[in-house]
Amino acid sequence: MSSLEEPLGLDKLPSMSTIDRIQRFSSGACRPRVDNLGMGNCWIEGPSCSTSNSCNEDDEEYTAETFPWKRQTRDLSRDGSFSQKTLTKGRKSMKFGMIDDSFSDCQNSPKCNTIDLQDLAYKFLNGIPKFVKIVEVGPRDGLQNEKNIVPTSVKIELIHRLASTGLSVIEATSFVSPKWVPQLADAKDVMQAVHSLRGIRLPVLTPNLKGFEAAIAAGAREVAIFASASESFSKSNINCSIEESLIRFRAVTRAAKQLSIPVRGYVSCIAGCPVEGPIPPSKVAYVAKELYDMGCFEISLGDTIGVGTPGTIVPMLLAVMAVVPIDKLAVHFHDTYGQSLPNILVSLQMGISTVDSSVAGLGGCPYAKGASGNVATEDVVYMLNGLGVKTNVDLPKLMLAGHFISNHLGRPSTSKTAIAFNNSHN
Ligand SMILES: CC(C)(COP(=O)([O-])OP(=O)([O-])OC[C@H]1O[C@@H](n2cnc3c(N)ncnc32)[C@H](O)[C@@H]1OP(=O)([O-])[O-])[C@@H](O)C(=O)NCCC(=O)NCCSC(=O)C[C@@](C)(O)CC(=O)[O-]
Repeated sequence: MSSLEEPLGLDKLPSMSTIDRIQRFSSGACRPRVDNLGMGNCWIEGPSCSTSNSCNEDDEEYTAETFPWKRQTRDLSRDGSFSQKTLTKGRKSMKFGMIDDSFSDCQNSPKCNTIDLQDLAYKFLNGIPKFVKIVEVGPRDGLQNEKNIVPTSVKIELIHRLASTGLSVIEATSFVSPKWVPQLADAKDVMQAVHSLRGIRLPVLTPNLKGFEAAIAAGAREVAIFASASESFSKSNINCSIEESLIRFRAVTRAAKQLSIPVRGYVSCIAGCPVEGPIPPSKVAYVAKELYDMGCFEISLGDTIGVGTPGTIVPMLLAVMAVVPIDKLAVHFHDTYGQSLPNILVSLQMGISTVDSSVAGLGGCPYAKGASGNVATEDVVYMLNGLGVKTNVDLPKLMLAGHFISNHLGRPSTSKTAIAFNNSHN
């Protein structure tokens, strides 16, 4: 694909050799194997299926009526408080939605046919990776949009708390213009305070060489560049066109290569833009490939305003997977319409194994009016625990970190898991 204007038709998708894993979506011919891995986790495996669930090629025509979300405003709900005492009290009895409960109940019932259940479970869960890397973006994406600037010491404490949960990647801050994002003007101080944390990667956002150099001087050992699939959003977010941004980012990736600094790439507005409305998958694929070709080790696909559903995420992923290897892709969902978890699930089913999320569901982009926070890390971990997918993240510790920052911000967490746990232990 060479041009932004050249749409990648769904009719071209079945020939994509890089998306073999999509074929695991379903097959009656596959033999399931259900392994109980202990601790209530269950993993379902089997050979690749011989048939694939292809996309509906009769794509619905997108109209303004189909997308009522254009230019809508934020509506945050409020909820009760959360205490360390209740978390500690309830910790022993937490089961975190493990898949084994329903299996064992059913297996003990004469009415249940275990083989059918295994077939069904295989059909729906095959293809999901055994391990998912979570990229925690709370300290950066989460705090960049806060009305009241969060003190540097709180940001540092949050990063330390998150690091203690077992998370392996925490996006720490952004080296962007303080005029554009005053909330993160203390990037240098934050980075200097956390860069020596052991066993954890702490990428930071760098929009240009100036930001890259400042990040490296402050001790950053990994950076992220952020392009957009929407021309309008590119202009409002980083004040340049998509093509101009790619030129800047090539300069950053060249400089990073010389210092052996890994660079992550973001593509924003992968499902929709607050100004332009729906964004064609071909544009997302184009920008993702450009970032990949310039040396990004991973491309995170951001639904900046949280309007995607599995119905739009699947074709978008298919288009991107045609040009970037699937193991180099991550998904980054904002939860504006409550679609993040289904979108993550479908992404996992397609073979994605890196998921961005934000503790307590913090977040939003200052240049994407109406966008709500990222999907809450607690909710992602809860779902993955339930699926028997390993993350190495300690959910109770994570909820304490979420409680810490929510307490500081003076509002309840938007994590459903944290809310449910709080309600059931008060
Ligand atoms: C890209 C620029 C800098 C262009 O901004 P500009 O105004 O076009 O840049 P400029 O080169 O004309 O410079 C203007 C001033 O900014 C300074 N400057 C220039 N660069 C830097 C820098 N790196 N660090 C610190 N200062 C900088 C520069 O030195 C100058 O200072 P002055 O001479 O006026 O005093 C600006 O638009 C910017 O900082 N934008 C960042 C916006 C942002 O951070 N948005 C949120 C993150 S993206 C996001 O949230 C989406 C994502 C990643 O989460 C995924 C998703 O959800 O989809």
